[in-house]
Amino acid sequence: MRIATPDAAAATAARARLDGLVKPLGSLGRLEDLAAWLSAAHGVVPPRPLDDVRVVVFAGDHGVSGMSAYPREVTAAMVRVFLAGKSGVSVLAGLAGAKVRVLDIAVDWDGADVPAEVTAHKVRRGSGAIDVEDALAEGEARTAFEHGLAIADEEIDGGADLLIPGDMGIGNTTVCAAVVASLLGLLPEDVVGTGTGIDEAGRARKLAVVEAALIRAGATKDPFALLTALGSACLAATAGFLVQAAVRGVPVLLDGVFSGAAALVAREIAPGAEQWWLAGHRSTEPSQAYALKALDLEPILDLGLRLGEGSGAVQAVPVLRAARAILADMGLLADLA
Ligand SMILES: Cc1cc2ncn([C@H]3O[C@H](COP(=O)(O)O)[C@@H](O)[C@H]3O)c2cc1C
Ligand SMILES: O=C(O)c1cccnc1
Repeated sequence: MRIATPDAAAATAARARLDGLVKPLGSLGRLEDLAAWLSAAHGVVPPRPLDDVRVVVFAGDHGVSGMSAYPREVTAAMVRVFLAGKSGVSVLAGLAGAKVRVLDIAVDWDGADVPAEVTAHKVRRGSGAIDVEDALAEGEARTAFEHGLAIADEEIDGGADLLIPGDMGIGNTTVCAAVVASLLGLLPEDVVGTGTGIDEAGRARKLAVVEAALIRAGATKDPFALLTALGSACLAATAGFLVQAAVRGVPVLLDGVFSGAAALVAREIAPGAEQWWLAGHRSTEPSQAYALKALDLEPILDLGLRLGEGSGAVQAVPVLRAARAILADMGLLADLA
């Protein structure tokens, strides 16, 4: 798996142009960093317009139960909401001119009719309860990862010039906490947050589950073994999606806690892939903060969001477009009368 190399010369040329724009040196702050980053990613100054932005929501159930403020059935119900264009990310993506695709990676439909348009990348029905069993069967982590590679290929071949991973899966913040703690050597207490809004008793249960999962899994640094023991089909597929974006040289805006955990695992599988990722926003979940710090990524927005779905990242799209616009359209200091 060969990661593409961002164009350092384009970044240097962007910096030179930014310094010559009609403004005090450095006065556009982080926008200037993003403009240089995007120039390196696109290999051209100014970077191409971000006209085709795509959110892919990886939907699936996560075996842990009672760790969320909402029941497991919400995952399947939400898939229909995404299809109807009524989810949080659907509405916010509409404002940003981004498309949303939802895929059933591991949803448990409990006998209900399954919408055929979401099943092309189905891996399994639900993932295992990580405190008592492996999340995935042998070989499944790699299968799910390969689905993620294929999903990224489909979007990129379709013309995407920016990708956003989204998530839908009740219980998935528990899995993220376990994965991030395992990879970074942290304690459950450090990484367990309140997810959808659990109370103190719920958080105590979540802490116990993460602790049991970490003990059960033992010390494993192999990313596929980790995905098998503590992850989920959705996490493995999202990791594949992130890696393939880097292989194809397409920039990614990471979203919240699920994106952060998937990105940490993806970097283990493909070191250097993180050069293609930006952090769209800061979530309130502690494991995301640890993941972003480990990846050396500074979130663009900090709005106190804790939804997931890609909802935070999609709101950073206008900021990236702004970064491009200053390079494309501002005048030069040298032309001042
Ligand atoms: C209606 C609804 C819509 C959502 N959209 C994203 N999530 C988010 O919340 C869940 C993770 O939090 P926890 O680990 O506490 O279950 C995931 O489904 C995530 O995508 C939602 C949750 C709900 C209830
Ligand atoms: O910030 C997130 O990504 C998040 C937080 C809580 C629940 N689901 C997602």
